Amino acid sequence: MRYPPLLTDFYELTMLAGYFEQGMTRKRAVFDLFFRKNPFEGGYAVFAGLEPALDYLEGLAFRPEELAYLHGLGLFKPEFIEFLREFRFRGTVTAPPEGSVVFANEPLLTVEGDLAEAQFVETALLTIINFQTLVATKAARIVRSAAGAPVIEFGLRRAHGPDGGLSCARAACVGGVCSTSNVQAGMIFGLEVRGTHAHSWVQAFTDELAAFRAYAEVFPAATVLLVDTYDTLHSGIPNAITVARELRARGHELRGIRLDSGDLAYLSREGRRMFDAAGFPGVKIMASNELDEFVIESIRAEGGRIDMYGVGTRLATASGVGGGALGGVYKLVELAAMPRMKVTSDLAKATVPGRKRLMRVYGAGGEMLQDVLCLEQDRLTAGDTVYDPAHPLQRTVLPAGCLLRDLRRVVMRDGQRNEPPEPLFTLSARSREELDRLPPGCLRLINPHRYKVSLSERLHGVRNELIGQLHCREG
Ligand SMILES: Nc1ncnc2c1ncn2[C@@H]1O[C@H](COP(=O)(O)OP(=O)(O)OP(=O)(O)O)[C@@H](O)[C@H]1O
Ligand SMILES: O=P(O)(O)OC[C@H]1O[C@H](OP(=O)(O)OP(=O)(O)O)[C@H](O)[C@@H]1O
Ligand SMILES: O=C(O)c1cccnc1
Repeated sequence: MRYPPLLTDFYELTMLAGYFEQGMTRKRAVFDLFFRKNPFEGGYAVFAGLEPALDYLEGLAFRPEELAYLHGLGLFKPEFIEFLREFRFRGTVTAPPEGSVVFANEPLLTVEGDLAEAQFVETALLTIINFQTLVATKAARIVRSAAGAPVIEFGLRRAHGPDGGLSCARAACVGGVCSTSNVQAGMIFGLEVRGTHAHSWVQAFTDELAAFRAYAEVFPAATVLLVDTYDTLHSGIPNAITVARELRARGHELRGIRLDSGDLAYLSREGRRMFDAAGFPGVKIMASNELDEFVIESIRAEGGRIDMYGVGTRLATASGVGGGALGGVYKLVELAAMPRMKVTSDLAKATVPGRKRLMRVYGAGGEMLQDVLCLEQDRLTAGDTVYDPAHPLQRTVLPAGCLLRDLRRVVMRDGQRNEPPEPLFTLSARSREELDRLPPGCLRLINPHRYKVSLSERLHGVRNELIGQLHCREG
């Protein structure tokens, strides 16, 4: 997929023109992309958007018509427009595998390259990673609430525009959603496309039974009937049972029904009882109607008998407390081999300078214990003391017998991917497996346990030293 180079904020171009005039374009720069708060006030995030981000970086090149547009703005010198003609991304990107479970304040992408290219890609990387990570996280929360019942993404009509709908379908898949109603996403990303029918289908016929019969005639092997247009228990389900009998007489089984209003726990229990009593235990019950992780949890807690969930609005718009947008940022952490840092009076908001590695610490059973940021040359082992970046007096010792793994790897060198893109089902399997290794308290929807992301002793020291130097300079 091509992401045009003008998919950026104007200031990236003005800074680029400035670096060009100041002779600074070739200074080596390192940027970290990270977010400061887990979305949805949750205990984790699912990292998504890496492959599209790499597509963007690999394909970054200005077309003649894009250069002509910039020239027409009347602000940029012809030499700069000529510089843009050959402008490419030739840097290095380090990242966790897509679908990994990640946490606030961890560098997701680290981009290293000439200052010109590493700075310019900020906005596009943020728009890709922020949205997809947010939606993948929402999807994972919903999928875990559904406890094994498949979740279908129905969000296109309520998404933030056509491109939001497309990215949503992809990211939802990374978070574990099994299929989508978005046909374009099906074709582009190879996702399974699924659907039922609308209320208007029922309204288009003289009566509900006629509508159900007509649909079953066209799709005898794949019929899911929407039963709530008039009266779910007194009309919709009895009519669906009639059609199920007629289909069976023709050698087919009704696949399912969809409930789209009312008390979904109660209606699904009643529906299950009616289909079982009529000899159709295999008919699946799907629910939709403004579902999210909390509604699904509530339906299950009430003994609802839902076999699959269709989730649209609240997934595509990533709504809910702490949702709506992921505040990922892109910060300069090293320039010309010198660590850089943004200091604020709030230690939690101060960046962590320099090139770093992100280590994941596992217990003997493969369970995730905590993550540690360290210097590239650090060799962390069990017994090392690590520090809470926001509360340095809080420290922990890595337990005996723990295993350490470098979570990130170089995924792009000299502007070229190191490996071919991974299939989406690999990414969704990864997010599921990693979430199974998280301490269960981190998966809680409300007041989750805070997973530790610490600094190694040496990185903690470097950061303190830099804070001291910056204070001296300003004092
Ligand atoms: N058992 C349940 N537990 C928790 N929330 C539920 C349950 N059943 C349905 N809901 C949710 O309640 C919300 C509103 O449902 P409500 O019945 O008020 O609306 P509705 O059925 O769309 O109404 P109508 O279509 O008649 O205007 C929806 O978000 C739905 O997902
Ligand atoms: O509730 P969501 O999670 O957003 O899921 C998508 C919704 O979109 C459809 O409603 P709509 O009223 O647009 O059309 P319909 O006539 O097919 O119900 C569908 O019936 C769902 O209720
Ligand atoms: O196929 C469906 O049932 C569907 C598709 C999009 C939105 N709501 C429902």
